[in-house]
Amino acid sequence: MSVIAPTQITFFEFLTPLVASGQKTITIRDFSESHYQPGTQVEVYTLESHTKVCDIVILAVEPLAFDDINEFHANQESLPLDELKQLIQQVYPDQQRLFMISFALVET
Ligand SMILES: CC(=O)Nc1ccn([C@H]2C[C@H](O)[C@@H](CO)O2)c(=O)n1
Repeated sequence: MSVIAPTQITFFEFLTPLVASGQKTITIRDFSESHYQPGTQVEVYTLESHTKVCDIVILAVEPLAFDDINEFHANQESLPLDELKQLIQQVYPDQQRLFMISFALVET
């Protein structure tokens, strides 16, 4: 069964300045949020107030086990590694099977 590629993504509001400035270039999501299609343009909204922040282009979607998250991912997320892993555990408790979505900011 094919899934229609989403055209929107949400981030916690406190993370959106990192996305809009181009400092954050990946996000780690579970299977339900992994259906982004490389090459597509996606609108970024805040999770809390659904305010439009910017546009990004999806570069890649790759499987990533929780235990394999390391300093590389923390750098790309623009977050300290312990903070990133804690956040992911809060959002996706007990989920090993995750996906790394790489993206680039669309400059306006
Ligand atoms: C629904 C929704 O907005 N969910 C999420 C899930 C994750 N994030 C952030 C937290 C970390 O920086 C990375 C890794 O998951 O993505 C988020 O902002 N919103």
